[in-house]
Amino acid sequence: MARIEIENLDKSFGQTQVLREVSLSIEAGEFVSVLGPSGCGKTTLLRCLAGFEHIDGGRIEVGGQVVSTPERHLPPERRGIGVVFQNYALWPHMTVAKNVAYGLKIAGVPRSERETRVARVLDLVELGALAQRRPADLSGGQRQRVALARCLAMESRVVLLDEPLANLDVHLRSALEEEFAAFHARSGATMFYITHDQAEALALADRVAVMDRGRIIQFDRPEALFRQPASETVAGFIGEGRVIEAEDIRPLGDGHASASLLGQPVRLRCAPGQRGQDRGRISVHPGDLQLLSDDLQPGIEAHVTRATYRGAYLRAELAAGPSASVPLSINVAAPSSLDRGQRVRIALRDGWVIPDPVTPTTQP
Ligand SMILES: Nc1ncnc2c1ncn2[C@@H]1O[C@H](COP(=O)(O)OP(=O)(O)OP(=O)(O)O)[C@@H](O)[C@H]1O
Repeated sequence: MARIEIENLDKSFGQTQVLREVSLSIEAGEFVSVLGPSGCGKTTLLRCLAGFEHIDGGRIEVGGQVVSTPERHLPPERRGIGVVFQNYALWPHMTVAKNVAYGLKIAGVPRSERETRVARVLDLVELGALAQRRPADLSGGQRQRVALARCLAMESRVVLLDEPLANLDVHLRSALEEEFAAFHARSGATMFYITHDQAEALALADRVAVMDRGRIIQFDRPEALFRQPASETVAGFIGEGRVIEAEDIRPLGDGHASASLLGQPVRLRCAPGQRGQDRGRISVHPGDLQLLSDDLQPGIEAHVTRATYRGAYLRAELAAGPSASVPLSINVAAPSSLDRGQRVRIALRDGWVIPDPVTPTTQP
């Protein structure tokens, strides 16, 4: 395992700047996901770290060794980094065992040790029985496990994964999520996992770096991204969050603030440095809202614009406020029914005041 330090990394292709002042400090043995929309620069960041791209500015250190600056570039094979690609990058003409052994052979590991290591790692990923098959005769999940076995065999101190589950069906995805977690526990490797699927990122990672247009906009624990998003972009991106406007936000000094939402008094969480605001943006998740059954309780008036059956609960989209201009989502425990057009009253049980840019954001 090895610590990764990325400092002020810049990368352009021609006139297009793809990475802008990217800085990340990743602990040795940490599992970090990089999450962001298509085209935001995730793969480019991974390729810079792996050594497949030269960088234009900043520096990258792995395990205390400088591996990239604009003047210095350590080639990929000397970085001690394993990479698992979306398309597995297996040699089609080689058997599973030979695919796993190939890197060891290039590294000059003697044949007998190679064979012992390959047999051990194939057993670990439960592919021992398929050692003599070729990749074409394996399922997508089995191919992914061959790619992981290769990293285990090389004893990579850092493993980079580029959307490794993107081509797989939903059952295999959850089985392989467990596989990655087990691999991480077994190997102790520092993991750098790129995805545009937030559920995957939040489930697997110790910390998640959220990227947008070439920048890291928040690097935090999954629950902090969910509960204390540092910006509207993160709030709207994570956990089906809605960003809505509240009025008369007054910090109470205990990590909470009083505010008014659509004319109703509400209590919100806020950052320690939050200032009072006449108007501000807040982050609300479906689980933060409650349907009121009692007409006597004060609540926010809304009507249902859409209701979707989700198994254990019903998801309803609501329109609230004057001229039904505030969209909200709520989860209602099944069995219950809500129909389109139905009028409801709701209460806000939790919400987060999104810090304005001058308010310090939370970091672990
Ligand atoms: N070799 C290249 N030459 C020119 N432009 C490139 C090159 N590689 C990537 N880009 C551009 O850089 C931007 C970031 O691409 P990148 O593949 O890093 O994004 P991404 O976040 O991984 O996207 P996706 O999730 O779709 O894979 C895109 O606009 C892409 O077109």
